[in-house]
Amino acid sequence: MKIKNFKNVNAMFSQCVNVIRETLNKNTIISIGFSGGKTPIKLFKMLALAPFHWERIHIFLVDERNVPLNHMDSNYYNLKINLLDKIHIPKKNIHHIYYFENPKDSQTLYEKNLKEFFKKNISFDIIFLGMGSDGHTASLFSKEDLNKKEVVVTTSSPNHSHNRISLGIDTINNSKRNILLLTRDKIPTFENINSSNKPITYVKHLEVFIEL
Ligand SMILES: O=C1O[C@H](COP(=O)(O)O)[C@@H](O)[C@H](O)[C@H]1O
Repeated sequence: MKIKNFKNVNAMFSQCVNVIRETLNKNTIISIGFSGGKTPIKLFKMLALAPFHWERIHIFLVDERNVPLNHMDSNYYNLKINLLDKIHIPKKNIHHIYYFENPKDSQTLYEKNLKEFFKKNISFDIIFLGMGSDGHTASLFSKEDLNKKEVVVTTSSPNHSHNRISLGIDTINNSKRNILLLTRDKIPTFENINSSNKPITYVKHLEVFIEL
């Protein structure tokens, strides 16, 4: 695990913008998976101002809540209003998780879309992960979720709202870079992480960006 400390969220998210820029410098087309929740919202706002060739960037979601796409809790909705609506990006570059009443249908379609895009090897260039204060990451909450072998999984937790659709742990671990974004409030959870077997500890080659 590599850890990088930042004096504030602006510095942390500026580094994320740099990481994307560097990845673009080395590749014609890149794939990025964004997590949901509150943490990445400021990053989305910063990215909305970045002078990228967005037609070279394919955007995916790491996880989604099983709610309509215009629901305030939808991860796609937050990505859309804070980033997608503000940039010029071809529609075909946006790979969100579709809403169906039955989350299994969302899972099937997302898995199909991932396989169509990546072909045999589903390997994101960058995944930006978050972590809940209970140590979950993406929408992987339990040991049972971590044992699921599918590319995309459906999950739920008594402590979290909505059924979920999430990249499976093997899909996350096959990413070229997994960057965990931790705001200051998550430091206490993170400090105890090594002695726990919380979902975040199952992510391989993790780079941790921490707001100190
Ligand atoms: O439910 C979720 O929680 C985590 C953390 O969310 P945050 O609001 O504390 O940033 C998030 O990374 C995950 O993608 C999300 O759906």
